[in-house]
Amino acid sequence: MHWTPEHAQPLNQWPEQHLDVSSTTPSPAHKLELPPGGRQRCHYAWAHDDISALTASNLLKRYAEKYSGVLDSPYERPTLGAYGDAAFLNGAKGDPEPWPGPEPHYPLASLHEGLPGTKSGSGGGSGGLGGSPVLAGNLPEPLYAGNACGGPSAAPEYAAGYGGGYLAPGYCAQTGTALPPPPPAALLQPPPPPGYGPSGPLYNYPAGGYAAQPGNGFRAKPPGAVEEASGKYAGGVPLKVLGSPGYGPQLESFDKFPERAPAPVPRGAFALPSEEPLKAVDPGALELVTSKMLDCGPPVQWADVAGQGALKAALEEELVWPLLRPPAYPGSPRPPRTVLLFGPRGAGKALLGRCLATQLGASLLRLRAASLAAPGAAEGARLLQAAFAAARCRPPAVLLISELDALLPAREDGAAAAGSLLAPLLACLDGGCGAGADGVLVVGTTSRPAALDEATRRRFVLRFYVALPDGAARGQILQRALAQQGCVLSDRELAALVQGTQGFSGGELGQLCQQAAAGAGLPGLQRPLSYKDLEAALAKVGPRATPKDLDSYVEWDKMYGFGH
Ligand SMILES: Nc1ncnc2c1ncn2[C@@H]1O[C@H](COP(=O)(O)OP(=O)(O)OP(=O)(O)O)[C@@H](O)[C@H]1O
Ligand SMILES: [Mg+2]
Repeated sequence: MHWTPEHAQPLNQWPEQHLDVSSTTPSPAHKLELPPGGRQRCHYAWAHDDISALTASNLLKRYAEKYSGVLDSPYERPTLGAYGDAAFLNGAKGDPEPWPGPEPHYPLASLHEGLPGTKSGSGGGSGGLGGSPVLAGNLPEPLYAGNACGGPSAAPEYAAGYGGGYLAPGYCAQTGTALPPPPPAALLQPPPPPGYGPSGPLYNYPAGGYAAQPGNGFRAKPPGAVEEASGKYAGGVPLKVLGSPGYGPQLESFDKFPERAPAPVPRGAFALPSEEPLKAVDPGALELVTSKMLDCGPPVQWADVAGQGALKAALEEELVWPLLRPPAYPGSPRPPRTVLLFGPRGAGKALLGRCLATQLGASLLRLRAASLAAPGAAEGARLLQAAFAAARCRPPAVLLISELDALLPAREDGAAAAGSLLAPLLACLDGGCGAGADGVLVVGTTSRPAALDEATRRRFVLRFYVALPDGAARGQILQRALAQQGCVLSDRELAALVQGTQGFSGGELGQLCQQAAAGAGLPGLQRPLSYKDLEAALAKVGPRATPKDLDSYVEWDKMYGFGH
């Protein structure tokens, strides 16, 4: 500390420039701006000529500590006034007293000691961060408590709300001294369901369906899912297992399957039956419809549908998950209750409808629109209403109405519209027959989406294009169908067959195999089906959908489809 004559200048003559805190010696440029009248009471430490360098350095150290503590603290800072600047201004030499102030301060030394993972010692109590009254409401425990990584168990010091919603389970508290940084974006996403593994060559859906959310009442696995571990169409599955129990030669037709066990009534949003009583439903029709429509076929897992990866993902995300999961908060948008699947004949629309029922753990009621229209409008309307009511009586239920367009003659044609089932259909879709009830999903399918009038189209909230199977999917469908006939093709033959069946739907591929068997005189002939039989069948069975048809589906999808 050096005293130079310039220090003898009166304070009020010092020009206002800056305060050089690196030195305890004021420069002549230093000027103290003080309110009039307050000046004589104010003495800066360096204004005392008897201050020692050691004292000055101690002072600086303390100030630095104090303010670094203020700047470090992650919560709202008190105003500087709260830190006892009065004492600072009083210029008490050496300042041996604790910093006075209106509020008790958080001891700087224990600033991080309240955090889990640090040795709190005596500072881990109320003086530490965890015990801070400011933080008590903000830094909670659920994330860190009992973490699976064996992290420190000081979690209760955190209050609920601190990242409680976004840290993935298992996110470990860091043992460092600072609050953990926000988790990486990947952790903010819900974990993908099993089966979405990026490595799978196919879509690789989990064979057993998806686990129900706890408490929503949906079963963890739909009935019959046990055998699905063998995979069927799952990626990387050996070819011989493609003949699944559901489709294997030992099971000739879906009709022969024992009735599916009635679905338990789940408590989830999809399953809650509406309070509204069923009105004006003919009990006879209800009985008839239920017995005729209830599909008791084997469950259909995602892996049973060859190809269609993007569509399956979209159906699952847009439909299955929202229906299975309870609403996130009161007033959440209601999950969709109607979906339209459109595409060429035999593309797998009905198969996907059945799959949806399996995934939802729902009863499946199937209705062919053409058969409804046949007995006349009045009878058809009665049956249609009964079908919706039957679905509503068995929540959760999927009501699959195929060939929807058969119900809907062009609207411009007044006479036809009057005799059609359009009006009853719209009424039912609007909830008049229970379609709007919780626990009922209506799946409409059509190969003529352009025939749907606007009103009907709009009633189907989701509209998905079910395209023809690609080469890989055709290969799988063929292999399974041929395996049922005891036919195993070489890789080259199969590749040639896949090539030769471009534009075939899944249904047409099945017909091809049947035709090959019929042409070869099987099953009377005691030899396995050969490639030659299939080649011969190819001359008789061809794809029905023309390139023009396919273009029109794509166009309709662009205009009205949901895209996927
Ligand atoms: N992607 C697929 N994977 C496995 N099988 C399929 C697939 N697509 C169609 N099939 C089979 O083809 C046959 C016809 O399928 P489905 O009845 O679902 O077609 P669709 O689109 O409803 O036809 P339609 O328009 O005539 O009603 C069924 O046996 C079905 O199992
Ligand atoms: Mg169909």
